[in-house]
Amino acid sequence: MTDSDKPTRNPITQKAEVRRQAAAARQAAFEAPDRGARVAAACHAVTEAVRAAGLTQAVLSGYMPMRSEVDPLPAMAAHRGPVCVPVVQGKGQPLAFRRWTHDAAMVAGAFGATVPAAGDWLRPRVLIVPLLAFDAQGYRLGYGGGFYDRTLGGLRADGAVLAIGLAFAAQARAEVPVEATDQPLDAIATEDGLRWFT
Ligand SMILES: Nc1nc2c(c(=O)[nH]1)N(C=O)[C@@H](CNc1ccc(C(=O)N[C@@H](CCC(=O)O)C(=O)O)cc1)CN2
Ligand SMILES: Nc1ncnc2c1ncn2[C@@H]1O[C@H](COP(=O)(O)OP(=O)(O)OP(=O)(O)O)[C@@H](O)[C@H]1O
Repeated sequence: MTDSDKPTRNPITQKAEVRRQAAAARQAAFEAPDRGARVAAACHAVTEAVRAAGLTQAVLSGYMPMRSEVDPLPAMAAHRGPVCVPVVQGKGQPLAFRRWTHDAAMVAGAFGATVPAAGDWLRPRVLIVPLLAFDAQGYRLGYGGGFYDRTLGGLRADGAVLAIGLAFAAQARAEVPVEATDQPLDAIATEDGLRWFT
């Protein structure tokens, strides 16, 4: 390895570059025609995963979309069990999850997210996970807070959870840089359908 290779072999340095490329690829997918149909198909794949896992009545976490994320609302609305969304408690902390309903009062939370103004704190059994990029092994890249890694690590240490990434197909990459703390997805839902990782 030459000295000039070293910085790019550091996964944290690589992630910053992949994040820039992935944000542009997702934005292009978001702006392309037929977004509505692609979002509907991706959300349908989430619902299919929940049904296949026998978790139709379980607590499901969605999210309030930001930037060019796939809007998970159709999957949240279709769910028969309780639905919650993530709330940032602080830097370096796992996410908390607050009950969400269609008519819940929402307020601006930390890191640009919209969160419920009130409501019960729930432990999700199924999580719809937002992302910038995902790879063939089920690893994902988010905005760099490490929030989902900490959260999934904590939840998995405590019991089973099903983590379903929701993305446009254009967000796929052969590989994303991986650190020891990265928590892989169990499945990915896109407009091309559902894919389980083994
Ligand atoms: N819709 C949605 N809600 C979510 C998440 C998410 O990814 N999507 N989160 C998932 O964690 C949490 C919010 N996490 C966030 C973490 C960082 C940034 C952010 O703006 N980061 C800067 C880079 C900061 C840096 O490099 O230090 C950026 O992207 O410009 C935004 C949200 C909770 N709610
Ligand atoms: N469980 C953990 N314990 C301690 N540090 C962690 C943990 N998970 C992640 N981190 C740290 O947080 C940093 C950011 O994580 P990473 O780049 O994976 O975020 P991300 O997956 O893009 O963001 P997010 O999960 O919020 O969408 C990592 O460099 C890592 O050092």
